[in-house]
Amino acid sequence: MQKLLARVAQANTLLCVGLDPTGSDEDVTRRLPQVITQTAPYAAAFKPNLAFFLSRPNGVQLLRQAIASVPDGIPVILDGKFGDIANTAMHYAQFAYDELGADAVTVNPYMGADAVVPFARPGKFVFALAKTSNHSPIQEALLQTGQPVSDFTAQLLADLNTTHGNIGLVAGATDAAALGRLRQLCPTQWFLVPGIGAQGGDLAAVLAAGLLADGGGLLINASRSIWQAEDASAAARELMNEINEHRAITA
Ligand SMILES: O=C(O)c1cc(=O)[nH]c(=O)n1[C@@H]1O[C@H](COP(=O)(O)O)[C@@H](O)[C@H]1O
Repeated sequence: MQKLLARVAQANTLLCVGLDPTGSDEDVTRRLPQVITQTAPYAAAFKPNLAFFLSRPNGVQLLRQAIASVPDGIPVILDGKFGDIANTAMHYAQFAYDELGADAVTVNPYMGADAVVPFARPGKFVFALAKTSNHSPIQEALLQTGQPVSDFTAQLLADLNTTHGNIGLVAGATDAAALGRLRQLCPTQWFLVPGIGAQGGDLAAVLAAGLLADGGGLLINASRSIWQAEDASAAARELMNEINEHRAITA
């Protein structure tokens, strides 16, 4: 979190550059370091999605190199949506942190705190799925209390953060009202917000619903809309600027 806060302040950006590389193995090997270099000035963080690497020969090696090539000071969130518990989760954590050098991970908290805590190592950070950008009948189901499961999850994550201090939430940009409810339940935690760009999330509504009073608290992710842009640098810069314009209005 310290690394993220320092980066956000230094580069004045909330943009998370998603790395979901598509194309031939040759293209990706060539283009990945270029996209990282071109977008780094605008990146508060990078978020490589593990699936896009595991699906290639030498994908783990490619991912390791990509993470190593991220400039110092920019945090890397390994998007693995890890979901297992206890000692198995610990092995995933070793993979993400020790093998690859990631600063943070995404985690699926469906199995409960046991699926989250092994990743909450001191000096590292966990973004746990609370309300994802797709339509999920499970997350939207109402408990007997009338509370949606996503809100219940957010409350659990707020409690876990009270103990551990390094737990944030994933809240999709496609449902700004739900994101606003999560902000009420988790008034200080950072949210990773995917769903802007290719998935059509409403940036202005998301920022209005989720920004903290200090203009932080949200990491706005875009993957395809940057990777597939003819000029990745311009796509990242424009989105960063758009976010900052709304930040200026909202703050
Ligand atoms: O955890 C995530 O990053 C994530 C959560 C979610 O609810 N929705 C979601 O799209 N994501 C990821 O965010 C990225 C979105 O990519 P684009 O839609 O191309 O910007 C992908 O890597 C998704 O796996």
